[in-house]
Amino acid sequence: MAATASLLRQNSAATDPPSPPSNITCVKKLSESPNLNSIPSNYAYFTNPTETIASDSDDLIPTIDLSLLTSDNPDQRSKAIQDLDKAACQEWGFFMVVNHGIPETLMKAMLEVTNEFFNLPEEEKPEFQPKKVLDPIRDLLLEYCERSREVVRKLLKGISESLGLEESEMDKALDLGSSFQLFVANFYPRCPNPDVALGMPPHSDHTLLTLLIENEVGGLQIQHKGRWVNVNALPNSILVNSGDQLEIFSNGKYKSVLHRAVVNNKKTRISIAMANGPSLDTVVSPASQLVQTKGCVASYVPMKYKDYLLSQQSNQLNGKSMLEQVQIHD
Ligand SMILES: O=C(O)CCC(=O)C(=O)O
Ligand SMILES: [Fe+2]
Repeated sequence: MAATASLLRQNSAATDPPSPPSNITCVKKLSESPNLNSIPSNYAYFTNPTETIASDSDDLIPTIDLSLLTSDNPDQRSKAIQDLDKAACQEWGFFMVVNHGIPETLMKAMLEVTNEFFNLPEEEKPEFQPKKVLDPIRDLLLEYCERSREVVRKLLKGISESLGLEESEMDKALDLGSSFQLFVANFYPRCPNPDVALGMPPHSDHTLLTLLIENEVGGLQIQHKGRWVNVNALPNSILVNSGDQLEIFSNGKYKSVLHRAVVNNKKTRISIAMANGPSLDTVVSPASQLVQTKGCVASYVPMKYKDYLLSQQSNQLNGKSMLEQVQIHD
């Protein structure tokens, strides 16, 4: 059986736990307070002054056509696997998926339902809000979860091959028949000082792959060759980033990508991140075939995914700090 849980975040711009004025219980309320011309100082996020500023992705970000990856035509399929390997997983750790088969109407409905949830009166939210990260998600979202899972399994079959393994190897080694999904809905209200605030600090995900959709308002930035790159998603595409479990399984060949969310002063942004991991009980380690070759050693210590997830979720998001705990440095 597959497992799914949900997490609903009203994202603040703070790097430390915020302590807003006592009558303000969430950042959405704060953003709605009358005459808010600047953010309280505890929400300010100061970026490293030496950091290279973001550039626009234009059409640089790799696009994977899922219909080619699953095509019966061997040439088309092997070209798609090559693109997954080089551009998508090695160079970027990030890509857009088109022709993914998830109906546009379903993606739109998901974003609408999420918007409705965040706009509920505060006192009505607890009824829908999961108490803990592992609580089961409501039935309403199951179709989207199922469809995303299918997309992820197809991508991971391709990635298994791009690592030089059998198509089904990842599925078996990581028990993907019982894979864990975490549905994360993010709400970023308009912010009067977008230059000194962040919606979500730089982090990598605990996942194998995370699928992300948004309400046509950009804000995701990924780190590429030392620079922050703005992601401009193609209409109806799904954004995919590689996570820590993929980095571990591939023994560092496919690095998890650092990403963050910026805010703006014009429109509220909603994003839905579907985090996809192995089964919770899988002890994830570098694929044995990748470390058996002469001269290759495992660069990560094995860890049960459930322990990794809980540990990462119980701390503030902070770069790749969780991954560093399992990394073996020579
Ligand atoms: O909202 C976004 O664009 C990023 C969300 C994200 O990185 C996450 O939920 O892990
Ligand atoms: Fe993330």
